[in-house]
This record gives sequence, C-alpha cells and structure tokens, in this order.
Amino acid sequence: DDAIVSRFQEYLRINTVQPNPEYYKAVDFIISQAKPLSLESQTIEFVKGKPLLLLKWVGSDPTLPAFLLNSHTDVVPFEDSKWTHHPLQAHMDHHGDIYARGSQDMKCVGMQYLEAIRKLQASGFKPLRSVYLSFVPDEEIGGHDGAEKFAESQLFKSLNIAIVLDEGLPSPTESYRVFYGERSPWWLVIKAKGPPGHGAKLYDNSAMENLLKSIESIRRFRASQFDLLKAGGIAEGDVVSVNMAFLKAGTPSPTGFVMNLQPSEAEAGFDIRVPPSVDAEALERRLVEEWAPAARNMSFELGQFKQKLTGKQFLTAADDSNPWWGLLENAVKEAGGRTSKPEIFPASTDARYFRKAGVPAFGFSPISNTPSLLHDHNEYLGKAEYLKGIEVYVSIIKAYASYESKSGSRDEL
Ligand SMILES: CSCC[C@H](NC(C)=O)C(=O)O
Ligand SMILES: [Zn+2]
Ligand SMILES: [Zn+2]
Repeated sequence: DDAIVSRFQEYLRINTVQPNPEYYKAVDFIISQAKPLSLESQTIEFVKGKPLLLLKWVGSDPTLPAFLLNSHTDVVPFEDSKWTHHPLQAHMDHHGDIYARGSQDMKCVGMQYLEAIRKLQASGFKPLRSVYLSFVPDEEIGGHDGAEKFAESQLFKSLNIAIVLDEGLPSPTESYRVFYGERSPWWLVIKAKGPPGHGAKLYDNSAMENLLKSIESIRRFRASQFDLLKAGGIAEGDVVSVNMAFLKAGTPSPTGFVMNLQPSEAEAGFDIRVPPSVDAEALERRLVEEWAPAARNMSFELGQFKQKLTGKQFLTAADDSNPWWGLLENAVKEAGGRTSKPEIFPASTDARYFRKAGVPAFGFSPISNTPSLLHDHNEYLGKAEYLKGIEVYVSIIKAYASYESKSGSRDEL
C-alpha cells in the first residue's frame, strides 16, 4: 500500500497546473508506470506541446469492441497561501489524507486505472476485450486541443471503442455518484455601451446603467433557478446555474479609477450551465431579448476557451438498454460499493466529446464519504478511499474486459 500511495504522490507532485502544465513530465511518468505492465503506448500531439498518451492492454479477442478509460493530466491553478499544505507537495497528514491539486480532479483516477491493471495482471487475469487508457491534456481549459480532437480523429474511430469511463465527482455519502450526461457550458461576456458623461450627472442609457439592468435581470433568473434547487426534489444538474465570473468597467488612471467619469463601456462575464432538460433556444432568446438587447446598446460574445454548446445534447443510457450500465453497477457492488441514481454532471468533462462522437460514456470517480473539493482550496483524498477506489476499478475493468457479448458494440447501443 505504501508503494501505491507513493506512486500517486509522485504523479501529484508533477506540475501540470494550467496555464503552463509540464505535460511531458506527466506523460514520461505515466509511461514509466506502464512499462512494467507491458502496455502498448503511443504519444500523440494533436497540438504541438500538448501530448495525449494512449496506452493499450491488448485483449485476446480483437473482434470485440474495446473500452476506454480516460483521464486528464492538467489541473487547475491554486492560491497556495490559502492551503494548509502546499498543493504540489502531496503531503499526507496523520489521518492519511493526501493534500494536492489533482488529488480528486483527476490524477487519482488516472493512477487508479493503472494500479487496477497492475493488480489484475498480478492475479493472472487476461482481458478478452482490449482496454485503452488515454491521458489527455487541456481538459481544464475546454478540452479543444485534447479530448475534442482525439474524439473527432480517425485514430479514435479505428480503436472501435464501445464505452468510455471518465471523471465523476466525489460523493459525501457512502454511495458513488455516476453521471450519464452533462450540462452545456456557456461562457458569455455581456457588453454594454453608452454615452460617457460627468459623474455628477443623472442621465439614461449609460453603459453602467445598461449593464446593471442586465445584471439585475440575470440575477432574478439565477434566484428562480436556485429557489428550485433549494426547494428540493430536483438535482443540481437539472437547473440552470448562472454565476458572474468578472466585472470590467471604469476608466483607469495611474492613481486608481476615475471617480467622476461615467464610462462608455462596461462588461461582465458569466459562467452559465444549461441542463439537457432545459430549452436552450428559449434561454438563448432570453439572452438576446433581455440580457443583451441591442436596443439597449448591448451585445454578447463568448469568453475565453469559447464554451457554448447548443443543439442536441448527448446522453448515455443508464438503464437495462445499455449493458455497460448494468455491468458497472454490478461491478461496483461486487467491490463492496454502491452507486446512487445516475445524474447529469453539473459542470463539464471530456465525456461530452466522446458522447458527441457517438460513444456512450459514464462519469465516475470512485470517491465516497468525501467532500467535493474540485477547484477548491485544500483538495484532498484519503489514502483508504484511494485504495478502495483501485479495488472498484479492478472489479469494473474485469467485468468490462470479460464481457463476451458482441452486443456491446457501438452500433447496437
Ligand atoms: C468548460 S471546460 C472546463 C471544464 C471544467 N470541468 C470541471 C469538471 O470542472 C468546468 O466545467 O469548468
Ligand atoms: Zn477534471
Ligand atoms: Zn477540473
């Protein structure tokens, strides 16, 4: 167990923090881990400097579709002064909790896949289906140069993947959370223009006033969605979330912002997440007519990383019609765990690109009894929970790799 935990800590200590992740250090480390497992390995640069590592554990029946275990190698930035231990130290405290950026999101999962394969090989298990592992870059900044290009590639098609597993979220209870779809991310910048003027003058249609009207309207909508959630009976992934990411306005000067000048431009950035169950077109109309009406000198554009998905959202069946669902549920049970009712992922993962390519995907991180600290200060994972998660993957990989039916092919799902 000590060696297993040390390997996890080693991966956590590699600085793959956006916006300058040391991707090759991570890839070299994973390759070194895969060597003793005799996995086939290839590194693909869809975009220069952003390697995607693809590993393969070859199954004995090449006529059966394979399955893919995906994880991203990058992590989000942190404010290290707000942490109890430095987020790149991977310090384990006396409770066995390992503090590090990526301990939950999602270096744990990437390493757990490999550790599970190591255990299966040690037990003499031989897969029938091939098992692929992808370690992808850039998930945290939209996945365009990583999983999106991979899922759209000829290479991906040639792998003949029947099912993908990707990241989920920690569960504060005993039951693991599983995700079969996601909300669509809309990252919008709403801009207002208006006549400038003296700070002492009351007049209509200033940029600030126009923007504030929009913010008020957006906040009323946010409150209505939040009220639905607070009332209960509806999941986080089934309401629209709206949060302001930034406010940018004012006329800067070397001594601070000018106080007696009403600026001619003002803008605000919003992170909006739209569930598959919500009419995205109606929301778009609301955006055009109420939140950024041209009549009020307003416009909108996409923020950085250009996140806005409209149109069809792809969901993976999480019922008897999908054999991979039952196999997953059962495998978790056999490892002594329990899955809760499948949910819509409240944020975004690379799974959306695989689903879009026509391949079903589940979001699943085997972390129970743990607060969700993705992107938060003091992200940690308990050693016991990490080790238990490896056993869960042993069970899942065994079940998936042994599934004989040809009905696990993509066309029939
Ligand atoms: C929209 S691309 C960024 C991806 C990131 N994923 C997670 C899981 O936090 C997010 O939802 O913000
Ligand atoms: Zn993640
Ligand atoms: Zn993340």
